[in-house]
Amino acid sequence: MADVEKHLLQVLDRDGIIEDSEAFASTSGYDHSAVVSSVKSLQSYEMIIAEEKSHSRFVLTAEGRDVREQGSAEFRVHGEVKRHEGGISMKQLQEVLGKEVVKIGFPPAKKLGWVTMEKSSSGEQVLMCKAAEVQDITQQILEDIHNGQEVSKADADALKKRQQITPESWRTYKLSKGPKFALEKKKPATDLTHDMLKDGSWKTADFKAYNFNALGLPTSGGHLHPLLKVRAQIRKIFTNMGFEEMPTNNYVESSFWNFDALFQPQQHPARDAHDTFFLTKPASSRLDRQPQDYVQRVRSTHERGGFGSTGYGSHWKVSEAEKNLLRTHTTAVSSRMLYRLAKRGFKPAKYFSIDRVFRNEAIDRTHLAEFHQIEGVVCDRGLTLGDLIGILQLFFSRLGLKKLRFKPAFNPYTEPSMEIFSYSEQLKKWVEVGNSGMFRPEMLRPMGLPEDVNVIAWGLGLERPTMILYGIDNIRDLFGHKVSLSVVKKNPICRLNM
Ligand SMILES: N[C@@H](Cc1ccccc1)C(=O)O
Repeated sequence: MADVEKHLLQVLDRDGIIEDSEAFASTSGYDHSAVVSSVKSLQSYEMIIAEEKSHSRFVLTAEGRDVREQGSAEFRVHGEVKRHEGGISMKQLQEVLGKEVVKIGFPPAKKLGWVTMEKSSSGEQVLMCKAAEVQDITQQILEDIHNGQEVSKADADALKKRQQITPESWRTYKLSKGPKFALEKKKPATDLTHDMLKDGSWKTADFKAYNFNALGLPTSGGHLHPLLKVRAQIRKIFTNMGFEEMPTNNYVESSFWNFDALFQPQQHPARDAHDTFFLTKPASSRLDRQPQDYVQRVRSTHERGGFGSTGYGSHWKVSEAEKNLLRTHTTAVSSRMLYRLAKRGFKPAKYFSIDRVFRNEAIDRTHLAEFHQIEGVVCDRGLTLGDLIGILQLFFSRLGLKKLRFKPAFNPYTEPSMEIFSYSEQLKKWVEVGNSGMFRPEMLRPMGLPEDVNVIAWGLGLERPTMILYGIDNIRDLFGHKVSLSVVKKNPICRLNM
């Protein structure tokens, strides 16, 4: 390679020009591809100027080479028939030349009047020769193409159709001296060094231009998972709105705090093992360790009602409330917090949480058995549904979801309840993003919260908005044991679409 480069520079120095890189390669005994790579390199150093020339020509295919060597099929059919003065049967001809050659060659040989089918003296159908001397035009044209001679378009088209030739294109270069021409390549400096500053050589040094399009090396660690980024963003929104984070560090809950405290009936289908992961060890927690007066008020509200409610009218079982489970929603954390708030003496409060919940669900591209919930709770005197809608509008618009719609819904612990829909600009449709409502008196009064205190709350998944924001269409790529590492490594540092 170095030889090619040196030689090329010497010839340019002597002649000032190299008309054609391919001719230069063949007279000097180099591979043209080696000359081309030297040309590219010298060009990038501005040492030479290369003018590109495109060429195209036809080359023989394997079949074309075969015909050039052995003659065309019709020529071979004629040759063989000619050797048999009394004629040759089709079968015999096929045995000598092969079925394929006869199949291709017989029709044109007949059409050209070289051979015919006749009855022999013995009454058999045979092929007879009709032309003493014939010329194999096809073979001659292929020979011309092989020797680099021009052929007519009609001939070339016919051979192309018969797949005996195929077009080939390539490039050569006309070369002349560039602005930085020299007999030897001088590597430009990439960095200003201490030595260059000391000896003054920086004044005349040639510096390599910066490549501003070069990408940095991908880093192997330190990537933030998209869920962590969205969580950080949501945490900031809540904090800016004056919310305080709830302690969510207990994945295991008793049914009491997950369901009963929320006035969810003990016969509710969500309390079935098909929907909830119950623990086998330890299977239960002792309810007598919980505040007894509160437990009694929960029991009587379930059984007999109160605060304008008739209750569920059935026996409330301690054993059901004692069952341990993996919390099915972060509202279990909210119920503990609200009880604590009532106990300490009510003061207006705003709480939020973002953490993991568990449901016994079949896993598919939109469902996981373990995922994250975002929950917001506001407690104050005299709150109304208008406050709930207003706060939700503010919260979701800060998240980038500006168009909201609400649909009446049902939750055992809220009344009224509303599903929250947001218009997704990406999907061009309304998407359910959460659930909300005002906690029922049957939940709040037994805790000891004053009668004029209302609590509004909402919950949403963390995964779904993250998938929309990062264009991920399979939840399993985002979270769980099949998480896609490239999703983690390649997600943008910041998003500009909010
Ligand atoms: N806990 C509900 C969400 C919710 C929270 C608070 C109030 C109303 C609804 C769920 O899991 O879907």
